[in-house]
Order: sequence, then C-alpha cells, then structure tokens
Amino acid sequence: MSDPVIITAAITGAIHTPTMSEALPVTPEQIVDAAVDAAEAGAAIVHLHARNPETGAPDQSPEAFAPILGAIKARADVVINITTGGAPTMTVQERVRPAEHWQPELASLNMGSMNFGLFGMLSRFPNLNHQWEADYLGNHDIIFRNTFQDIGFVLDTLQSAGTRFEFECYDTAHLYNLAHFRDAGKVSGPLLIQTVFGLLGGIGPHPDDVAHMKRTADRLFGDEYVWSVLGAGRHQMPIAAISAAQGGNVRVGLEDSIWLEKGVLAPSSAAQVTKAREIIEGLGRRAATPAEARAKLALKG
Ligand SMILES: C[C@H](N)CC(=O)CC(=O)O
Ligand SMILES: [Zn+2]
Repeated sequence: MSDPVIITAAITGAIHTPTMSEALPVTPEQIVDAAVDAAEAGAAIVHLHARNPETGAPDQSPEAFAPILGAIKARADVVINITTGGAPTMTVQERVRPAEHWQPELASLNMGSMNFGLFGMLSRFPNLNHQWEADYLGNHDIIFRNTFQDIGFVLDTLQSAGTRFEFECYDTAHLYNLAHFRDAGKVSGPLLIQTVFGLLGGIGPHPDDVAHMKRTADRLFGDEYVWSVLGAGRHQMPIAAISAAQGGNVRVGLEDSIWLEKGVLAPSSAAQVTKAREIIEGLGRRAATPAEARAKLALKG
C-alpha cells in the first residue's frame, strides 16, 4: 500500500476576497482557528497568508503573521508553510519578508511568472463590498512575476535558515525551471512539487493535464520528488482524488476553493480536509501525521 497522504490545508490565501464567502478567515484569530481546525481534521501542513483585519486585503508584512504563528504552534503540532507568493501585485522583496523573518519549516515558491486570470470569478460575485476587491478581481492585466533571478533570490534568502519549499508548478515549463535549479545545485531532494491545476493562466484541470504534469515530473525528478496536487475552484476534490489514487498527496483549503461541492460553499478549510480524507480512506490510504510529513520532506522540525 502506498505511503500515507500528506494533506496541506491552504487557509485563506490572497485570491479569494471576503465578499465571496463569509467562511474566508480574515482576522488573525479566524486564521488561527481555521488552521487548528484543519490540523485536527487531518492536515499535516497549513499554508498561510495574512490579511488586513478590517478590509481583508492581503498583508505581507512580517508583523501581520506575528499573532498567527505562535498561536497556531501553541495549539497544534502542524507544519507551518508561509507564502512567498503573497499577492500578484507585490514585489519579490515584499513577498519574501515574512518567511525571511519567521524562518518556517516550509515556504511556497512559484516556479515561474504567469498571467493570473482572476477575473473569471467576477461574474459570479456582482456585488463586492470593497472597491479593492473589484479593482483586484477585475484586472485583466495581472502578471505574477517570478523570474529566474527572483526565484534565485528567494532560495538564497531562505535556505540558509533551513527552510524548504513547496514548489508551485502551474505548467510543465515550471517543472523544467525547477529542474534547472536542481541541475545548478541550488535545490536538492526531497522536492515537494505542488502541481497546480485549473487556474486561468496555468495548465487546465483535465485528467490528461494531471497525467501530463505527473509524467513530466516523473521523468525529470524520478524519486527525488514528492508529488502533491492543488485543484482550483470546483476542480479541488476531483484533482485530489486523481492524485490520491496514484500514490500522490493533496492540497485543499479556502485559498484554493471556496466550494465544498457544486453550489455548496465550504463552511471551513477543515470541512474540505475532512472530505479529502473520506476520499483518501475510501481508497484504502490514510492521512499522514505532521511527523511523517517532516520525515518524508526532510524538514527541520
Ligand atoms: C494557487 C495558489 N494560490 C498558489 C499559492 O499558494 C501561491 C503562494 O502562496 O505562493
Ligand atoms: Zn498561497
């Protein structure tokens, strides 16, 4: 039987906005509770962003993470993964600061630049509460920038503190970018590769897309990598099931989808973790503990 499944819960992110779902955690207290609940539901890793408690706008200042990190650690033995993606509108210097300051076990790292098509969601949410939501979601001109220089800068800034990475790959080009850094000796296994599906600007959510990304990663990295998947929006659970059925790992959470199923808003990331666990256990597997995730990913603990 294949290894236990590492479940990552992405708690709030910087893509969805407060008007979209009341369940989206915004304040530090809400983010802490959501992360602890997700850990208790079976997540071994929580992926964290911070927000302005008043407006809900993304906040990438190290101070914004202060009331979140210690409080989670005091209540749950879960692996902390701090975003370096922040929001697409931020510079790499801004985006790397929280992980540089807090030196987590894991940090996310987008393996390339890409068009970020958030506007697809706008049609479903005509009445947004905050102007920044409309400006942000309605923007057809967003590029998430992470050049080879930016990626090198993030690696150099964080690796000295023993932080390892969740390499976010939105298309096969990003897998080749990661292979480039591996060949250059800048990164080494075990490489946690988070393949992202169904976000406009990246690869699609079709099972053929998943097979194509997995086949390419298998060829480029062999047993040097640990495979995980992230399906955006309504693709979250079907993509998780495909991965779990093939020995892979999964990421769920309100950052990636506000839905539990078609037309049903998820009451929490924990509810999505529970649903993913049902799928995983239905396949005869089980969720990995934080300790098992640390061992498999060679985390500093
Ligand atoms: C699709 C996800 N929002 C990817 C993400 O989580 C990026 C990051 O924080 O570095
Ligand atoms: Zn993120």
